[in-house]
Amino acid sequence: MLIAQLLLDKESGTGSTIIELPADSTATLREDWGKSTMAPVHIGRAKTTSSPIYTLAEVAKHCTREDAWIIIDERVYDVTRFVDRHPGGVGPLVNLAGKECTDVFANYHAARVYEKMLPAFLIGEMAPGEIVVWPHVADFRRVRLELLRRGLFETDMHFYAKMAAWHAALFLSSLYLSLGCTSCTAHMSGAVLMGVFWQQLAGIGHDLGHSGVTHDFHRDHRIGSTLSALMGLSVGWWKSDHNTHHVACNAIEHDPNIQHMPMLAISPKIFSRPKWWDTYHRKWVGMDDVARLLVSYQHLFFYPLMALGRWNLYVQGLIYLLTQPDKTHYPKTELAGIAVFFSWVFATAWSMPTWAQAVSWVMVSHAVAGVLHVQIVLSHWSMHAYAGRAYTGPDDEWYITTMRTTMNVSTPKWLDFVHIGLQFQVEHHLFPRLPRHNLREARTMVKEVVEKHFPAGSPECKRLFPNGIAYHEPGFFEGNLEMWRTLKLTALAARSAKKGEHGFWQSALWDGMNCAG
Ligand code: HEM
Repeated sequence: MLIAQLLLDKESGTGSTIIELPADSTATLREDWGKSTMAPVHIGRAKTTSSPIYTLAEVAKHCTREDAWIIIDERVYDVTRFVDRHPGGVGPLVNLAGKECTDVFANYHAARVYEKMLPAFLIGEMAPGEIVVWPHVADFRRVRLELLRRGLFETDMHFYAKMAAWHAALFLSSLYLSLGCTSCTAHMSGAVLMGVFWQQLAGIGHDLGHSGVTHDFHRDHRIGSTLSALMGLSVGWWKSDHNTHHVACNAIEHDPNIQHMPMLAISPKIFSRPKWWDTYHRKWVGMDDVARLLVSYQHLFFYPLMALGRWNLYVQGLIYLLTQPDKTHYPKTELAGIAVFFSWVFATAWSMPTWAQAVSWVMVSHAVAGVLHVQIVLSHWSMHAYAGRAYTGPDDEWYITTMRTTMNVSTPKWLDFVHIGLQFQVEHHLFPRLPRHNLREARTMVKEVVEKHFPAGSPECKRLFPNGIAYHEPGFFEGNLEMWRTLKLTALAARSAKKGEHGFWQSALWDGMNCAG
């Protein structure tokens, strides 16, 4: 239906901007500052007979930080000298080095990046016939074009005006109950509201972190960094960690969002080898007695641990800002914001009449905000995890890898605000710059393409996807149960795991306890 609509019904659409699809293959629709714009597919040197021609195998040899080539729209770019300057961090580029990147690049970058930056790195063309566009990839690309045609990358600022009012109401009510009232019940209610405020604010931070609000990398970053005064988190740290997570989702050695040894492991594959090199944190990881003990009981302490998860984010953010291991923007703003945050949080706690209430206020607010951590990991932890790198062929190209490693959470529309956009994780991973309020509309289109190419229970679907389901969308509680079962199975496997050489003593946890970095 969608395909027919794309081909026949060019006038339909629900966004404010309806644009004609390009008539020829030399032009396409791209997004710039959130607006849909027609752009040439290729910018820079025209194809000539003397232009160097490469094969996939040749490009694949240039797959490291020191030697990084990528393929976009059948052209080859040597981005080695750009890796350390990349605004999206080192992780995304290194994880895609040596690969075909047309789709991932299209979904993370505005038209202006194609026009103003990419041509400087062009070194050649792909040999004819090397790049195959598989049928499902062609349909996913049509979905992107349709989103652009409907103008859905454009942010509806009314949505964020309402969000601002909602957040202000939460924050001020919390302060009123915590500071302006005298009863313990009022103080604890204030703590709960503060936790809800932080959980909700993380949704705004997430949108800004993906440049999905104003669609201006620096403006969104500056707003996010300033908000650190209200949330205490570093957007710069988050962007570095999260961008890497997006492009290397559930990759054991590369995705920081599943690297929680010695506390947690989401798959026995994580400790099936004595040790492995964690490319994000740049350290060896493996099993030792401490890790084996902790992981063996992870299903029992997972939820209580999530209630404390926010403290870990503070520590990670501070270590990141002080050591700046990746391309970092606005560190001074964030450090100042974090200082302001801790000042008002502890001043509020200090104002409580007793120590017990002060400690309870801090713990309750942080525990409530801990729901966020469950929401974050829910979309990936029970899905496929893999060793090595993806994007090597038709079975693990960009779209299939995203569907295998990511799931949605089914929820009625009126509860969308609770899930802060994380319930449409599949669409968000496919189209990270799409504003949160348009993800539900994208979901309809994505589901249609998935059901067309990978119908549930079909042999192809069973071969490629866990449990034979390509588009996984359980409810919140069902999803939690699946995740908890995954943690439990992994815990049981850990009890018989062989001891390796690296674990607790090389872990970020041990470093943190020793204030390393
Ligand atoms: C295929 C490899 C690449 C991947 C996976 C990738 C991924 C990303 C990601 C995840 C972001 C963060 C977006 C955000 O924080 O809003 C980003 C930003 C950015 N990237 Fe890349 N990138 C790649 C290659 C490149 C190349 C080759 C260039 C330039 C020639 C480039 C230029 C930029 C710029 C300018 C931004 C800032 C966002 C903006 O101004 O729109 N990237 N990239």
